[in-house]
Amino acid sequence: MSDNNQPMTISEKIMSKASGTNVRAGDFVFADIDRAMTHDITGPLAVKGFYEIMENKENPKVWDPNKIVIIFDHQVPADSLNAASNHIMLREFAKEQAILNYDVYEGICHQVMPEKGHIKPGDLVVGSDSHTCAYGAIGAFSTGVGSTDMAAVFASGKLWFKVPETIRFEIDGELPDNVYSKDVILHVIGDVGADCAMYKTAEFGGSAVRNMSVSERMTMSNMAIEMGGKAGIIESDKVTEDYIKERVPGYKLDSEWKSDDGANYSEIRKYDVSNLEPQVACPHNVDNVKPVTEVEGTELDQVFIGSCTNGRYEDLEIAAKIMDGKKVADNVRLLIIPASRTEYMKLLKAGYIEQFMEAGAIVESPCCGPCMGGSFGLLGDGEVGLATSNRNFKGREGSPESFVYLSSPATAAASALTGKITDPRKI
Ligand SMILES: CC(C)[C@H](C(=O)O)[C@@H](O)C(=O)O
Ligand code: SF4
Repeated sequence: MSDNNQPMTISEKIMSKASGTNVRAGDFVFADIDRAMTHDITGPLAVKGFYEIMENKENPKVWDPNKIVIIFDHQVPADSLNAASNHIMLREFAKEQAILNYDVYEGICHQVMPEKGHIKPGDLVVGSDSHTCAYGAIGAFSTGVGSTDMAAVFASGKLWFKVPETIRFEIDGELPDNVYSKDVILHVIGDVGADCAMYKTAEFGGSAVRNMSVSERMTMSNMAIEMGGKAGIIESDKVTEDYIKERVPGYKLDSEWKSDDGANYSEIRKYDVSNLEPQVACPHNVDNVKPVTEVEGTELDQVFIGSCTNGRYEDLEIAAKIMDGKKVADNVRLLIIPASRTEYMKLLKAGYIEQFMEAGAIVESPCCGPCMGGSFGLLGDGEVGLATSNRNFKGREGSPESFVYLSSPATAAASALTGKITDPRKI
């Protein structure tokens, strides 16, 4: 609670800490950044901007090389000469500035950041990628910024913000079998629409969220931007602490980083997910969500299980268990892309990679893959794909004449077996 004993939201607490003042939603702050992440697509422009704004042209220095993380994930291994040049530029920048945290081919930025212990509850994090909101799953205020804002952060370690209002999503109930956090977040987005949380924090709580692992929570926070959210925050607890402890030995949660009772929310929305069905977002908008039973039977050309939303060990384990040694349907291509090297290794050791290969899947090394129509796995004219990623806009996975549906890994795996959208509860 603040000095003047007024209840605060998590966002207000983090913004107060980061700016050294006692602030409330609507206030403007100039805040200290705890971590800044950039990647191979947006990084080059940030670097260019950094050189442009630095007064010291001879020997420009970033504010703190230890707080900057550079990740190669969207176009890896380099899929074009342009990508190769971008990679060279970022490697040279990292070396020149002594930025040690630059990961070549470790995996997708939003997986690598929490996985490598870069994120702590109470942190203020920016990334030049819209799904940076994912780290809210561990109680950080994290948000996407443009490359020019990132240039300013490289130079000064600071950025201005308007402290956002918060919408609280109170999600209770026990999830039924074959229904997962992806179904919950798709259901919520379908309910509230793509612009419900514009410049607001979406705060997810309630018994269903408390019972989720960090991986499941990341799926929720990751998609806060798909309802317009500036951030997607989940209060930190023992689950969060244990997750970080595995990565940062000796870590102890300093404070709970939760909203106070009586905090000022712009809105509280309540859900009971005890009877939720598996959900599917239909072309061409993430908020065009239907229960799987309404779209079952839709013929597919490709199923993609991966991305920063659902490419973790837990996600692929769910898929492997549903596939249970069966073969991918003849009419469909199944692409499996683990979100990081670490997750890939865990899957390898558990025998799941072998199982996917035997089932006829194409298993690729960690990267964004076809998620945003990148390097490979694109859909052609008229083709229909089902993906576990977070966006299904026109042309997102390739041709503007293709169609992308979004679902959980369970629904995606069940559908890969039949070649059409399939209710995982029926497999
Ligand atoms: C390339 C990057 C700018 C983009 C984003 O910001 O989200 C991408 O990651 C995406 O998912 O569309
Ligand atoms: S996996 Fe997709 S959503 Fe995530 S960062 Fe990569 S392109 Fe963006």
